[in-house]
Amino acid sequence: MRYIHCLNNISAKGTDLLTDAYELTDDLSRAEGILVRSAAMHDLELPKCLRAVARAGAGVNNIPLEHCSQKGVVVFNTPGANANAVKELVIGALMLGSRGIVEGIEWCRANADDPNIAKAVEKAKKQFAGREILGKKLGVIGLGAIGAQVANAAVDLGMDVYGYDPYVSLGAAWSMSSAVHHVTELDELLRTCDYFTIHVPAVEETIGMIDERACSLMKDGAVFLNFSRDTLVDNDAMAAALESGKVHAYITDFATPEVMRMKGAVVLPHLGASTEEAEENCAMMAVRQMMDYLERGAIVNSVNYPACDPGPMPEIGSRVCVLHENVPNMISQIATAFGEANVNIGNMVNKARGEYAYTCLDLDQEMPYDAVKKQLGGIAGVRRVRVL
Ligand SMILES: NC(=O)c1ccc[n+]([C@@H]2O[C@H](COP(=O)([O-])OP(=O)(O)OC[C@H]3O[C@@H](n4cnc5c(N)ncnc54)[C@H](O)[C@@H]3O)[C@@H](O)[C@H]2O)c1
Ligand SMILES: O=C(O)CC[C@@H](O)C(=O)O
Repeated sequence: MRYIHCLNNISAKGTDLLTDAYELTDDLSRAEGILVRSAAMHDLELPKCLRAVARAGAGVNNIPLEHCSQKGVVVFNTPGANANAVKELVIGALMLGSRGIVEGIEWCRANADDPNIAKAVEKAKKQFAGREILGKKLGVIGLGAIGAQVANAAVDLGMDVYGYDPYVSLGAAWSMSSAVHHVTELDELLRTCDYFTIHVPAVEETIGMIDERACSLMKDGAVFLNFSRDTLVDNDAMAAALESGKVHAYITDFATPEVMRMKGAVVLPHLGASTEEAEENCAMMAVRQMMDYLERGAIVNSVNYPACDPGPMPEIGSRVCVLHENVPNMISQIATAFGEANVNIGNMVNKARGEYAYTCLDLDQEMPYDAVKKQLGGIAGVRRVRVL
């Protein structure tokens, strides 16, 4: 039996895919797989038996990636599975940033008991009038699954769209409307646009990227949308920009005490990916990827180990999966361990990604378990050995 622990509510559409070979457990210490959404995992003690963490979502800043890599735990996410949900909310947020919708609703609620409200509205409404987005310039920072969809939708709404992403993937580039202007410098984008939306991961390079300097480059009255992560925006800088009017509206999906104190910030409770459809898509993708890894050793959409499809399981013999550092002499040491045990390797695939690599070997016989496994595990840089 393989035990799976859920750290968050995971849609039953996903967990229902688990076959009889799996059992959901409340006991983390037994888990071979963890399913997680936004739960913070940095302070969790991960069990020795853990093989995989599947994030039902895009952002993985809640997961101790380096620690998992060192322990030979493969971390997956579900790229694109919730992108449409976020895109739709971002389009809604563009409207919130353009028209006095929030303030107007608040005004109506505050005047709910006024018997003359219908007349009073006509006088009050000019303070909430706002402007149209048609023809305005939108800067999209990060053109991945979400950013590319937002850029296309904004083009369809008649906006003049500018995109910045120094690492844009070929797939995202192909998916984008040719009307999106490609900008190579963030500063240029910040100087050019009236509206901004940020869709980058929260990593060392991006944390705090919208700081005092970035805000100072924007046009007066800019609108800034943040549906990625709170840490991308420097709170003091944004608070000051809102105070001075440099930024007219800051709309964020991340409620923090700092942002709740900001004058004029519109704050949503991390709603971007919370539609039923997105939760189902993410859960199904996360569960399928985790099962494929646990059963067959296949890696798809991992954020810390290389993609690798070792093909169908061998009909006779074992599959041995070695997670290791991406350093010289690793493959020959692995092959030597089998050679010395007089075991023939029928098939082998090796993939590397950054500091880590993955080698899958199909043996022509059952794995001579203890001796060879011990030898493989003893090679400096080997992080985990699995026998399937
Ligand atoms: N609000 C929500 O509920 C919600 C839902 C899904 C995702 N998110 C957040 O949105 C982020 C983006 O999601 P996605 O699915 O589009 O991810 P993605 O990986 O498809 O796209 C991220 C893009 O950012 C780009 N990028 C990386 N560093 C950059 C930099 N310094 N400058 C500009 N671009 C840079 C990458 O090249 C990539 O194209 C996630 O990491 C997550 O934090 C939030
Ligand atoms: O799981 C969620 O509720 C939000 C997920 C979202 O922030 C993501 O990064 O995919």
